[in-house]
Amino acid sequence: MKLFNTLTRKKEEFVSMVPGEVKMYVCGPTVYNYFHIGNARPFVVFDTLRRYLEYRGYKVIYVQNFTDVDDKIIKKANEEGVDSKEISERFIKEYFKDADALGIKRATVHPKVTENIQEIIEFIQKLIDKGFAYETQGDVYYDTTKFKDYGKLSKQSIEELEAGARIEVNEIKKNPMDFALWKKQKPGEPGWDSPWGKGRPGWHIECSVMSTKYLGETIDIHAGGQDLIFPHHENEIAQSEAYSGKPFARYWVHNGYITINNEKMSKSKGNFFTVRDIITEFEPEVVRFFLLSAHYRNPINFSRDLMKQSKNALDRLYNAKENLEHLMENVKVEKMTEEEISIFEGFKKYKDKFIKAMDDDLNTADAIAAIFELVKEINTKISGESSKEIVQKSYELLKELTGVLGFLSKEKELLDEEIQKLIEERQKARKEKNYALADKIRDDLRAKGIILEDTPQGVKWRRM
Ligand SMILES: Nc1ncnc2c1ncn2[C@@H]1O[C@H](COP(=O)(O)OP(=O)(O)OP(=O)(O)O)[C@@H](O)[C@H]1O
Ligand SMILES: [Zn+2]
Repeated sequence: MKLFNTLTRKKEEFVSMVPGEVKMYVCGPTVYNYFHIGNARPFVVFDTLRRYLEYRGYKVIYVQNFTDVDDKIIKKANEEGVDSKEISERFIKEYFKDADALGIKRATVHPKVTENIQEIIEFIQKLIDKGFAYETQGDVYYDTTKFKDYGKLSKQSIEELEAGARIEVNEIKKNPMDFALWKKQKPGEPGWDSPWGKGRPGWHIECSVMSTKYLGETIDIHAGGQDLIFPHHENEIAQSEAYSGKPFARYWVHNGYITINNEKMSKSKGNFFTVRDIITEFEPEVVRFFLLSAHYRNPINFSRDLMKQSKNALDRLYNAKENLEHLMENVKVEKMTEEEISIFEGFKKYKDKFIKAMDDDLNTADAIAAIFELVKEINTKISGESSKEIVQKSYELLKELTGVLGFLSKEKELLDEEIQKLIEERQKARKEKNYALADKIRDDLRAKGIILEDTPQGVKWRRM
């Protein structure tokens, strides 16, 4: 597979450090609000990269952090007159509700800053000991002039960066580009004991520390939105490479923006739609489809029209799936004919196309196009006359490819009478001592979210 590496500005063949295993870190949300569909883009895109790597046989160790110490969290906590922990814990819960709805798989680890303070302090201390950081008046800064590669990710020299930097009055830093690793506690702020007095970590240090702790000093892929290239990821490189003397991440992958009227959607500008709001109008999977409908490095301008187009496209996929499900129950012939064997070989062409698109820097737009070509073929070549085998195989192929993108996850809801009919079949199977069939019916129902309970009054059922 090829991935565009921001570090080299080239599409490069992806080769993992350890064969068959990928260590991947994605910068996670600052938890003080519901996330908007701009924020959702990296979560969905990199979840899809993970799913694709898994599909290709890799074991993926996936870390996505929660920034649960931050100015914006503190501000919100003070506005509400509560502890910052109350705010961050609340919005971590809300994050999972929306992320689950969007089909974003849980990371292997979701570490939080507040649970890694000791590790952060030790990391900073080592940077001080090695001469890359200095303490002044209870703050600790990273000395960017000591790191010779500073600017290598954003492709700017430190002179250029310094020329563009704002010079603030009362600056206690040695150099304009130096950034805070540790911030002295101010009134009304949370603080932890440290060798430099009570304070809290700066933003950038958390990712260096948590990435090292959970994935090691060098990782395969580090990902996030393109606004993180500078300064966040530049600073992460400076911290981690000064700390370990080793390359930090081998592939840096960044997604483009979701825009509104061609301006970046962002909380500070107020031009945003939260996922929580959008999913009152569109199914969560439509949002996911919308986010994957363009190549991840291109901007997408958000509009209701595009959302409607995504809805219609996704409906077509669901129709194809439901049509195959219906045929599976109703066709008469069991085995594939010779002709069908060659028809199915033809279908596999679209799987190759899908893989080729995904191998080309995760081109989900072309991968989706390949799925639609497959659906068109299925619709013309599969009918009530087909064999059960080819219907089944086509269904599995469709589910396989859409599953990589996280589509078609919704099972059709069973109607009450269908459930009742299956329960009667199960009772009959039990009477005939066909326990295998009875258990299968119960398990199938369970997979569709229907729970059976055997009670003295007979079998009762409920939806999960
Ligand atoms: N409009 C956008 N399009 C794509 N990605 C975005 C957009 N806005 C933020 N991101 C990404 O969302 C992720 C979550 O970041 P975070 O919670 O810190 O949001 P943020 O940068 O504070 O958002 P905002 O810019 O709205 O204030 C980051 O990877 C960030 O790059
Ligand atoms: Zn980060």
